[in-house]
Amino acid sequence: MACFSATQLHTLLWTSSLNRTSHHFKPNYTYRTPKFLFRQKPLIASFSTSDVEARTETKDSSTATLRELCHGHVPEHVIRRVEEVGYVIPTEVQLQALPFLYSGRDCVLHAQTGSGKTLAYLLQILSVIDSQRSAVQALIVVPTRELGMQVTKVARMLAAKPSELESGPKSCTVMALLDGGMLNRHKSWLKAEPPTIVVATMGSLCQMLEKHILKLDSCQVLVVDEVCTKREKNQVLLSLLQVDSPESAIIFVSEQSEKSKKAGNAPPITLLVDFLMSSSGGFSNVSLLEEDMNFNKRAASLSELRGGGGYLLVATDIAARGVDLPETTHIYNFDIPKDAVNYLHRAGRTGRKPFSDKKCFVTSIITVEERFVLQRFENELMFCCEQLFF
Ligand SMILES: Nc1ncnc2c1ncn2[C@@H]1O[C@H](COP(=O)(O)OP(=O)(O)OP(=O)(O)O)[C@@H](O)[C@H]1O
Repeated sequence: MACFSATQLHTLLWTSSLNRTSHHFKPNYTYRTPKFLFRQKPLIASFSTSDVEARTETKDSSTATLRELCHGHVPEHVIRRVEEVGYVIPTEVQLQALPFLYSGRDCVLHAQTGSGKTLAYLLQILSVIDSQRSAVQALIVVPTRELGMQVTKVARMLAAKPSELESGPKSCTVMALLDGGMLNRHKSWLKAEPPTIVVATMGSLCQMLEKHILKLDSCQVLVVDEVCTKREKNQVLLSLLQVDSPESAIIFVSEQSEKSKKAGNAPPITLLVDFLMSSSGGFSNVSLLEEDMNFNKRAASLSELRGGGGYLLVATDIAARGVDLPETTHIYNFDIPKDAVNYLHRAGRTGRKPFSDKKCFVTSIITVEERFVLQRFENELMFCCEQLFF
């Protein structure tokens, strides 16, 4: 999407949340306790000269209400609506972020899932848009249709007039431009009377932009909701390895897709190995096991691992079945497995010493969208993950 430079925009906002869940696989099911909260530095330095990370962990226990925070920024009827739907006291991220957001600075909101980031950025949008104007003034880009529907629902709820206010200013309109939707209807809507806020997935957004149906000349706020980049995952993995210091670990990465192969991209597994070896974590001896290695190379790699000492093996699902490396204490699902059976096979690469009392861990690094996938595995396999940090 090359239609913006940050200077054209009032505010550029990125939100992200990342979950890491972990569970004891064997020999017992006591869970490890959260160790630390991961916080990502802003990723948008090249976009903006005034990036701010909204910190979510603070000792300051301010008692400001949402009304006090929004006063002078958000129209009174919106504040009343916010209170009417039950938002009175700000959450921590709202308390921290709103003053920055109202100042018009670009911002990265990085906070735990469910901490109230959506309301924070919607309030900022409602503080700058002019609901009397029929033009797209705020664009929220979401990764999935489901998240888009949720955000649209909240935006429409806040945009509605408070019940005691029948007349008064026109409410702003919110369009959900989501993959799988009826784009023809949206085309007529956009042409006839553009909405004030558009919530869009990337595919639908690009279509509308390419056809010049969606115009963003009046757009003041761009929100990129749920940014979870590969780089962020890499950093989380690095932090985990540094904190856990596993004696011997296997990191599972998904296989490269045919599409990515055809596009000539480097395999994800190679990229991760390169990242680990070039990182400051001191992982100079990372082994690799994947389909594309011939049989002899694979056998050599495995016998080297069995040879003694600790190891850090980065592997695709080829290592999930039949590979017996009894020293493995930690499994990391860098990419979530395809299904519960694969999860089980991966997890089963650890806890393979019948009489050992060493604790073994299976840790999955997942995005918010993947939480329900993991939940499915939990239900199917009857185990319970603990969320460790975000
Ligand atoms: N100030 C508030 N007071 C009461 N409830 C709130 C407040 N802010 C948000 N909520 C509620 O908290 C829940 C989570 O909020 P929200 O979806 O905005 O979190 P989020 O940080 O955007 O989560 P995710 O990262 O999963 O998208 C919602 O049910 C929302 O209605």
